[in-house]
Parts: sequence; structure tokens; C-alpha cells
Amino acid sequence: MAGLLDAVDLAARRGGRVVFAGLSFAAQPGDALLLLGPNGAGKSTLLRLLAGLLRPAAGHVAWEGEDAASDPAAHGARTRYLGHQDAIKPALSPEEDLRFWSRLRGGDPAAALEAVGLSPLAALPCRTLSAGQRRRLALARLTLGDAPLWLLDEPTLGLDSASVERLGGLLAAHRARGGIVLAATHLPLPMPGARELRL
Ligand SMILES: Nc1ncnc2c1ncn2[C@@H]1O[C@H](COP(=O)(O)OP(=O)(O)OP(=O)(O)O)[C@@H](O)[C@H]1O
Repeated sequence: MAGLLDAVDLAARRGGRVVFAGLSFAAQPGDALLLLGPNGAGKSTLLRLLAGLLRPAAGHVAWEGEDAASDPAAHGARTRYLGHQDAIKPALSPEEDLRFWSRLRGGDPAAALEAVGLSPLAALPCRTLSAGQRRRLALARLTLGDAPLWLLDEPTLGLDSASVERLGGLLAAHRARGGIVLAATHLPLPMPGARELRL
């Protein structure tokens, strides 16, 4: 059955080597997929491909039946990609960081800070944040604007248990609004009812 998001016969090649091929799946509004597999299986590669950051060696990614590559700007606007790197400027405070992103994407920086429990640290320079606090700031960006497709690479990396639980709430709220989540992880992620995709 066609989904809101469709991966159609995808193949990926990295460094001249085929990482995966013939990969197809569909995701409907509210769906969650856990990408599982050993180191090097291609989980990050798949997320980058779905985000439009890498070209597939074969196949395509479709959104509402249209090839996502036919309109990269529209696909970028509907997608939030969280990579391994948090991409945070050390001199900015969390509040300034989110204010910048909210100008591009909409949403309320104060609510985004609150959603990840960073309000008390809003004015500190990001260079003083711990690894887990930086990850929480990167996660706060997901909540800005209303992008339906969240692509998350090891989202719980460095998070304490309260933050993992808070992330579970964000994921559930996103899915309840009809959003889709794909998350690659080696760690437990609170995402009830998620399907597993093993690479
Ligand atoms: N920039 C690159 N150039 C060449 N090969 C790469 C590059 N990035 C990844 N690869 C290769 O592609 C394969 C898949 O890597 P990928 O990062 O997608 O795996 P992964 O499943 O996310 O692994 P992990 O669980 O370690 O995060 C690996 O064999 C890796 O060596």
C-alpha cells in the first residue's frame, strides 16, 4: 500500500560499495519506524537518503506519491533531520539558537526550550552546555514549525533517563498530529507501536 512516505526499491552506495539495495517500505501518518542493525549496516545512510542529503544509487523516495527529489526545497521544509552532530554554535545561547531557527521555520523558541527542559539554561553560551544538554537543544529544533517527517540518528545519545522520557512525549505528540518518525538507534527508545526495519 502506498504511504505518505514511500521508499521505493532504494539502493545506496558508499565509497564504491553497495550498502543496501532493493529496500522498500511505506509510512503512513502517525507511523514510527525503528531502524536497527549492526554498525555499518546503513542506518545513517538511509536517514540521509530519506532527508535528500544523499542520492540513492537506485530507486527513489516519494512523498504523497511524488518523487521527493523533484522538489528538494519542499522536501527540506517537510523534513527535520537530526544527525550525529548537533551543529551548535558555541557563542550563541540556546535561546538565540532557537530564535534563529524559528525565523526560518516558525514556532516558539520559549516553548521549544521548555519542551526539552532547557529553559533554566536559556541564556548561557552553548559552549558551556554538557553533551546531553547540547543534544536536548538539537532535539528542541525538531519542535519548531510543523514538519511532518522526523529523521533521527541516535536521538538519545548522551541523554539522561528524564530526557529520554521527555523525548518519548515529543515523539508521541508528533505522531498524534499525524507526523512520521524514523529513528536509528542502538539504545532503547520510548516509541510504542513502532515497526522495526532491520538493515
Ligand atoms: N562518507 C563515507 N564515505 C565512504 N563510505 C562511507 C561513508 N559514510 C559511511 N560509509 C560506509 O557506509 C556504510 C554504512 O554506514 P552508516 O554510517 O550508514 O552505518 P550505520 O548503520 O549508521 O552504522 P552505526 O551503527 O555505526 O552508526 C559503512 O560501511 C561505512 O563505512
